[in-house]
Amino acid sequence: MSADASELIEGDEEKKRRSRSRRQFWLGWWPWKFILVATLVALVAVVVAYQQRSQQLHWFVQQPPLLPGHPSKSCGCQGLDEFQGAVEDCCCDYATVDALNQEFLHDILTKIVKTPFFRYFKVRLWCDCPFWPEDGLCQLRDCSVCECPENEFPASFKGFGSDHLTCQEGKPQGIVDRTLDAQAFQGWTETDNPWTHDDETQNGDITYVNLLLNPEKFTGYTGVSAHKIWEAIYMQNCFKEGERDTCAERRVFYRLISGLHTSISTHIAGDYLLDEATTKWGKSYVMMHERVLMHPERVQNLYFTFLFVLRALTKAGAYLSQAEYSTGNDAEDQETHELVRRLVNCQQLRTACPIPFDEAQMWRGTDGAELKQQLQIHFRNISALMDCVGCEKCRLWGKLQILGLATALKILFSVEDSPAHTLDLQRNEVIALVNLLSRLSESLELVHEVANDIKTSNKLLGRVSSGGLGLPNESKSRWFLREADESVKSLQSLFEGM
Ligand SMILES: Cc1cc2nc3c(=O)[nH]c(=O)nc-3n(C[C@H](O)[C@H](O)[C@H](O)COP(=O)(O)OP(=O)(O)OC[C@H]3O[C@@H](n4cnc5c(N)ncnc54)[C@H](O)[C@@H]3O)c2cc1C
Repeated sequence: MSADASELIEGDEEKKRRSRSRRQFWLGWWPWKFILVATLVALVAVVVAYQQRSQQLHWFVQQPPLLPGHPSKSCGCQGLDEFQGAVEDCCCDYATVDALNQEFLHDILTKIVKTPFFRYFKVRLWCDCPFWPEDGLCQLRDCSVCECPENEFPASFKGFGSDHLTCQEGKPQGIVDRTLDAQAFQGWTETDNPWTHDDETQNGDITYVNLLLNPEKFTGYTGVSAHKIWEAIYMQNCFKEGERDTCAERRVFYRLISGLHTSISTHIAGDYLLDEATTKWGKSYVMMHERVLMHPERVQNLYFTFLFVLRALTKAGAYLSQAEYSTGNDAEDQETHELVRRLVNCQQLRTACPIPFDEAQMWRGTDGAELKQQLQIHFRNISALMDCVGCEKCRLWGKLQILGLATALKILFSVEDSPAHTLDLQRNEVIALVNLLSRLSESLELVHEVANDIKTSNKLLGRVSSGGLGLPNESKSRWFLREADESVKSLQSLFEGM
């Protein structure tokens, strides 16, 4: 073989060898490269998802959307689906409400509801459900006929309330303590409220209850009976569309109820029987997360209801400033009067949020009068449904808060209907109105408190990098929700361990 030919063969072989080793190199590295790229893509996806979650979900854990003093949306605003500063359908923004509540209103309200005048509530507690008399639970006025067997209750419950476990669906935490001191209740005329089913001028079967002895909290009332009532409330024709209703008036009514529902859930979660065996009570972060925080629209409605009731209270300010708050103890009564004056004349409120809700925007359409009549009937039905609540303490707070809402509705919408155009409130209506506002104010505080606890725990547990837990949006992936649930559960055990 010539030298040229042998060089040629060697060159070919060298080429083949190189191409073989190149092929081996690529074949050997391809799976690794694929894994590397896939991992990188997954990491980017996770980071982007975390960021989106942080941006969308931590609106009140971080801070409310606007700072106090930021111009809020105009009254009658229609934006329903997102937080843009102003509480929807209202004339005040979230941050202003928070600042006012934290700095002034919550403190005054907490003091007012402890005064002798405001702590006694007159209520008809027998359960006489007008809607489903076939329901054996609540068809009799004398609830003592549905006594429950003693052995149904843990020994630790036996110290609660009265001896008669009447109409409690086996839950003695729900019994109302009727202890009363004889001083309260003087003066004030009796007038009927057109928004309620009960005739407030009738005094038959009336009980006076000390609200401080019966705080709104977890009672164990749940299941079919409770769901049936909420369902009946929401299924009232006017509320079917909920927040999406294009009719502002119907939407307002839906939001009032939903806001009240949020508040009730908040108080249940805020004072929950964590451990039956040891009767350990405290905050249930899991419940607060599941029933309230993971539904931003429920929290929005809580703000709305608060502002609506606040508007009614300030509108009736002159009347309430002059009213009598006498219970027989001059010093205490004077203090009550002073607190009421401070509340209704709160200068900070007047400056920051002069008209929390603009009632003048309501009933303006051609069918306004008819719509108002319809909604009044629906609201009366809701008030009648309170007689179907199968737990005495829940019935007490249900009745009080619905009367509170009915009083707000009367102040805002019914005064001009009366011949003399004057406001005439009964004492029980004022007690209900102020106690309702206090409940709502407390709920706003609780929601922030729990959200902040969750944020702190996230930091402690190092679970979420920047945004905190915040409000998981229902449209977010299950992965996020599971992550959030784990955070909340860890938080629960962290606090329980303290
Ligand atoms: C008038 C009344 C007063 C009560 N008071 C007490 C009490 O003091 N203590 C106590 O322990 N229990 C009380 N309950 C029972 C309590 O409200 C719940 O019904 C119960 O704890 C079961 O809760 P849940 O999570 O199954 O859903 P529920 O709170 O019963 O809600 C039923 C359905 O309504 C919808 N929903 C829930 N919240 C909202 C909202 N904010 N806006 C719109 N829709 C909503 C959801 O679809 C939910 O599945 C009361 C019930 C009623 C009707």
